[in-house]
Amino acid sequence: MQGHMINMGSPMRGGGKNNKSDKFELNQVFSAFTSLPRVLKLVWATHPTLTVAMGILSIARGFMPAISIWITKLLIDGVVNSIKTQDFFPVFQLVLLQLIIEVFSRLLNTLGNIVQQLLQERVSVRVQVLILEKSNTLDLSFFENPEFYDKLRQASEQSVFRPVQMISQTFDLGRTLITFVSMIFLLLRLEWWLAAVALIVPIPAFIADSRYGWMGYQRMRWQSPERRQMQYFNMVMTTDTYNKEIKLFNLGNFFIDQYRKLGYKLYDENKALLIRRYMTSFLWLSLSVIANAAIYLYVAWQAVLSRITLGDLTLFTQTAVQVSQSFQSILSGISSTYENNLFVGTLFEFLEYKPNISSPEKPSDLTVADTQKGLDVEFRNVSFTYPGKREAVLKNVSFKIAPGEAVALVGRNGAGKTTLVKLLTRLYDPDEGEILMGGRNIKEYDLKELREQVGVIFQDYATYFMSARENIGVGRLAEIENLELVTASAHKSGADAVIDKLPKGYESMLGRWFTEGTQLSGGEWQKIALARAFIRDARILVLDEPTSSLDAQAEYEVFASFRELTEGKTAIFISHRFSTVRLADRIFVLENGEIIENGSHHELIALDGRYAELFNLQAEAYR
Ligand SMILES: Nc1ncnc2c1ncn2[C@@H]1O[C@H](COP(=O)(O)OP(=O)(O)OP(=O)(O)O)[C@@H](O)[C@H]1O
Repeated sequence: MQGHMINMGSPMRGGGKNNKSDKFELNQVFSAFTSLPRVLKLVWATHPTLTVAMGILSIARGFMPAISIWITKLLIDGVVNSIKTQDFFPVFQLVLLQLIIEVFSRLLNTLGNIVQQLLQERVSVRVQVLILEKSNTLDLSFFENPEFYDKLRQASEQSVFRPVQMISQTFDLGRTLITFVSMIFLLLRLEWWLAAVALIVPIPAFIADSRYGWMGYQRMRWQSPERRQMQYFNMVMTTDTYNKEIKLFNLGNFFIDQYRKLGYKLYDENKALLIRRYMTSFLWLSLSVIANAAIYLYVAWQAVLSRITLGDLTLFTQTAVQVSQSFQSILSGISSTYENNLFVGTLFEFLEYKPNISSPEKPSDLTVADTQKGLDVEFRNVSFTYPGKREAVLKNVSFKIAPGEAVALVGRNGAGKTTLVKLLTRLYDPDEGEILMGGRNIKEYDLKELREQVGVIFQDYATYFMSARENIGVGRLAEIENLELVTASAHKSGADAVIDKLPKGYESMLGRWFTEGTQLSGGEWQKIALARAFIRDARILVLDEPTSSLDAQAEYEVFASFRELTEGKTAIFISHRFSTVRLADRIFVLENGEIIENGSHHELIALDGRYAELFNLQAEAYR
């Protein structure tokens, strides 16, 4: 009954201790049902039949205790009667009936459990999918924000089982209510005040329980950052990519220690609350046990005085216990619904996030004639500062790139080269100025269409633990089964030589996580990622340090056929290697968020500015 634990194992969001609902008030409990219509809608939409089945089973189960107690009363009176008449048949009939009712009642419970489990599984998948779908619409900046992460975690870990719990608890509430009312009717046959006592006794326990439920929830919100940190340490300790360094730097115990410290800290914080909650609940429960004993005494006395039959005695005592139990279940049901409501509220809050960057209502058409292989790009006075940062990464940047032109971006680490690409693909929007593509502001285009026109491989490109074919094919989903095209793209990036050596060729699983997976080297992964960019049917190709992991020979081979690779596409590439950079038609030198030089390799060498300086520095190293 008092079954909701203070959850000690799940990360919550750091809502801050100054939340506006920081103080517990009892009337908040009655707002416990505010999420109910939405939750019901969610569960209903997931599986109407199971939802109805759960409701019907709950109602049927509600009547069972009263029926069972009534038959017990009849049985005992029957036995007393049989002693007088020496006719055992009526008793036999009643025992048989009791048996049937008992089996039926167990059957209802079993079916109820089955239905709830099935519904639970379905709803949890649905909720996860809803969360994933929402995440899919939100822009990159959300994923770089710790508070968002907290909420995402909380939504995906807690809210998955809470909705069904909430619904089943509501149905349980209905069931108990039916039991309760039928019991009160039985009890009223003897004394009205017995019913009243049974009603009043559980109230204090209810108030205490709701208060602790609320405190547990608040605590989890505060502890969320620590919990996420623990999860992070856990991930670091158990993920292959970290394992090498952890072993060689002997970091294992260091991270375990960090984890342990946080775990113990949370344990200490929760211990007192946990003990208080259950001890308080125990004390209040004892009160109802005492009240029941008193009722028992009174009714027994009535039986001794022969005012009621032996069957009535059993009926009244059992009913008294049932009334107080079911009332208690109703109240604790409300308080746990309240707790679930708080958690489910986070899910709905999460689902209400609106992306900052989205497609316009009436997007302009970006379809380009098949014959046109490249697209023009223009930055007009673009300035950008990352959220939460003070200094601008890009300051009033303007440039034009003609269709089919190949441009290289050079500059020091942190100069803003990758940021420029992020703006071009609308992972972020500029604070000032505008970016044009095909003569229009990119904000006028449908996001999906815009991104289809740009093939980007970032420095921290993704390594999908899927087959080699799929790793390349995801660059152009419609052609993922087209092995010919996949092979051709692999050939362009030099990935074909890597894949040919794999046990199952293009169908070989990559990465170490799944059965028969092969881990590739950094350079080999990069060739696969490059092939993914080449397969894309995009008019602008952006390669952010595309060859940083390739050996000199491989890089030479990729860039020897550079023109063939870009095939008249507009190409933007970022590189720190001047052997690569000099292949570009034009080179932009970025420094302190501005383009300080702009021209071909020869022009910039002749200019003898920053580019020439950087170039000579690198050339020097090879002399
Ligand atoms: N998501 C982010 N939030 C806040 N600041 C960021 C974010 N990403 C990058 N920055 C900051 O913006 C600046 C420019 O980063 P950017 O990645 O564009 O540099 P880059 O020129 O590509 O560098 P590199 O040559 O090292 O790849 C850096 O100072 C970096 O710290």
